Amino acid sequence: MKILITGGAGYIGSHVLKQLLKETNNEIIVIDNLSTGNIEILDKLKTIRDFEFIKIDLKEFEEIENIFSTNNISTVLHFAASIVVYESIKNPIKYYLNNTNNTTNLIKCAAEHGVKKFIFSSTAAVYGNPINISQKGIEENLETNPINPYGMSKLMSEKIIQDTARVYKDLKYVIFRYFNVAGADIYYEKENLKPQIGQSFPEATHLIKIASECASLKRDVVNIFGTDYNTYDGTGVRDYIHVDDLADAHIKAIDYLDENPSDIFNVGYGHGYSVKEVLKTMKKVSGVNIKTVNTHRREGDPAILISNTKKLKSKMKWKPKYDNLEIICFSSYIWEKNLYI
Ligand SMILES: NC(=O)c1ccc[n+]([C@@H]2O[C@H](COP(=O)([O-])OP(=O)(O)OC[C@H]3O[C@@H](n4cnc5c(N)ncnc54)[C@H](O)[C@@H]3O)[C@@H](O)[C@H]2O)c1
Ligand SMILES: O=c1ccn([C@@H]2O[C@H](COP(=O)(O)OP(=O)(O)O[C@H]3O[C@H](CO)[C@@H](O)[C@H](O)[C@H]3O)[C@@H](O)[C@H]2O)c(=O)[nH]1
Repeated sequence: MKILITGGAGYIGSHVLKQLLKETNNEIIVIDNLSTGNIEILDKLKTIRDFEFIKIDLKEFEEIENIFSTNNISTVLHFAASIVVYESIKNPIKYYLNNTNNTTNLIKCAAEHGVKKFIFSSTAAVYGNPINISQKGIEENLETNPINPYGMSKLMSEKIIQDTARVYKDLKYVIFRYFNVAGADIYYEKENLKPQIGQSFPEATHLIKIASECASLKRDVVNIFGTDYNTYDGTGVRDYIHVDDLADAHIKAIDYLDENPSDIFNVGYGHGYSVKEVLKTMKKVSGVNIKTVNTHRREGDPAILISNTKKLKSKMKWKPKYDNLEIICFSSYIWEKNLYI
């Protein structure tokens, strides 16, 4: 029985792939169109053990179907997507096609070819801009109300997966709503942190990636998008989770579905940091002064997103190891500093 990973050459998919290669014996097929993914990362991971890589776009429905009919796929981990919130506002059709349409075809193939487990990368963006969240953070049963096409494209995908699984009784799903994923592979060589993989797409827009580029002297300034939010220092607050802890939740989800029903889980740490706190931490761990420019809010950005992850911890026995902003920033910085040098 094989595991199919879509978007396995991307940032999160490659970290999950690494853990699967190290911790399981399953045969793995990675599919990716390399639009933001990195083939060199796949080559590195092949040194752990071999897996099949097929360069293909998910929109090639017939060829995707053919992959299912010629392989005995039991589990699908679906990461491939377009992921930039503000781009989704400018180009919503790209997001509905790449995220919602392609997920619809993928779940159709999975259901019709007897796939048992479907693990889907959703997002905190499905919650929109929740204003009345308690100190407990956002729980999974909070009303969903996306405020941008990216969040809506993922919420629609969630519904399509749920509706399909209602009909195809053998197909179970885990929907993970990730909060802000950051950091790079925790891998120590002679006691020095030396990530083997990390976020390598040069046009990435994430705050910690951009701050790492600045600390690595590849970029001059970090723009702070909005200083007038209703938060303790006026800047946006997010729940940053280390990518290896997120990857671990995926490994747990595969076994979880053997004995448990389909479900939706938040993945975060349950506390948030402001943009200013992130930049201060990056400065501390890198020792580099990071220049900032205060600018206007970025369209589509909510003020605060903080998870409640009690459900994931209690049901899947998930225990995060890197719940520490300094570790997240340092691993991201070390990766960035050594990237393409
Ligand atoms: N990074 C975050 O903070 C975050 C937060 C919430 C949810 N997510 C979700 O996690 C998933 C992975 O995100 P990421 O940060 O690794 O992004 P990424 O851009 O690094 O990875 C996406 C991968 O999918 C591939 N891909 C995209 N469209 C494709 C298509 N049509 N056919 C084949 N391959 C395609 C890309 O080449 C890339 O390798 C996405 O579904 C994203 O929505 C990410
Ligand atoms: O150069 C920058 C980049 C970001 N920010 C701010 O930093 C925070 C985090 O932004 P970013 O790292 O771009 O992440 P989000 O826009 O929160 O979106 C990420 O996190 C979401 C889940 O919370 C996912 O759904 C998305 O895919 C993922 O890109 C926000 O307040 C931004 O306004 C800046 O001030 N300057």
